[in-house]
Amino acid sequence: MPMPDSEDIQDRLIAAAVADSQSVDASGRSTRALVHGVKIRDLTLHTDERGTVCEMFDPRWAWHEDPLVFVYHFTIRPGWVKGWAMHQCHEDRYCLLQGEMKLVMYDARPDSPTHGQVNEIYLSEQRRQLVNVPAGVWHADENIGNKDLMVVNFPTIQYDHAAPDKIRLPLDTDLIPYRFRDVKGEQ
Ligand SMILES: Cc1cn([C@H]2C[C@H](O)[C@@H](COP(=O)(O)OP(=O)(O)O[C@H]3O[C@@H](C)C(=O)[C@@H](O)[C@H]3O)O2)c(=O)[nH]c1=O
Repeated sequence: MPMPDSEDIQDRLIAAAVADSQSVDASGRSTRALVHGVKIRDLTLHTDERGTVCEMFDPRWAWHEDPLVFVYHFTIRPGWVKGWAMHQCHEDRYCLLQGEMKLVMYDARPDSPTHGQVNEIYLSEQRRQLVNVPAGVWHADENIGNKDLMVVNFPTIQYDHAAPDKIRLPLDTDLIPYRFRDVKGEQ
């Protein structure tokens, strides 16, 4: 017969514990609420004995209404964060090719149904996806892996070298309710 206090300990542990809530549906799609306008699309990696093929963007997918007009890639070194950044006139459209990234978005758009919301979106070479960052949404990209991460970005406008559509805030700004820990970034 177990001692009454051993049952009491288990009861107290269960009472103090937090139950898991749903995070994905049966198809593996995230059920978390996304910042308004963010769309994530899984990509297919075709593999055979010679190597791989992965389609990255096809207007026929109807994933994003804007055409392909400009492409570049950027990297982030391990332990670094790029951001906070915000584009007032265009969207970013990311496809991560290498590494692991935490993409943090903060929606301060006054008329957004998700005004005030923060999203942490994890992108990995283990599950290639497209994700867009709507115009007006603050974002910062953290390399959470142990090698350079590489992202191909298909912004919805061409880069204006004379007047880039980009404004920045220091990573430790108090104006955004999010803190990165133990990282290097733009101060
Ligand atoms: C984005 C971009 C930058 N550049 C030049 C400008 C500058 O001299 C150098 C580095 O630019 P940046 O400091 O803007 O690069 P970076 O901070 O890596 O920019 C990227 O950051 C991540 C977080 C994003 O969200 C992207 O939209 C993009 O802004 O590259 C181009 O020539 N063409 C481009 O399309």
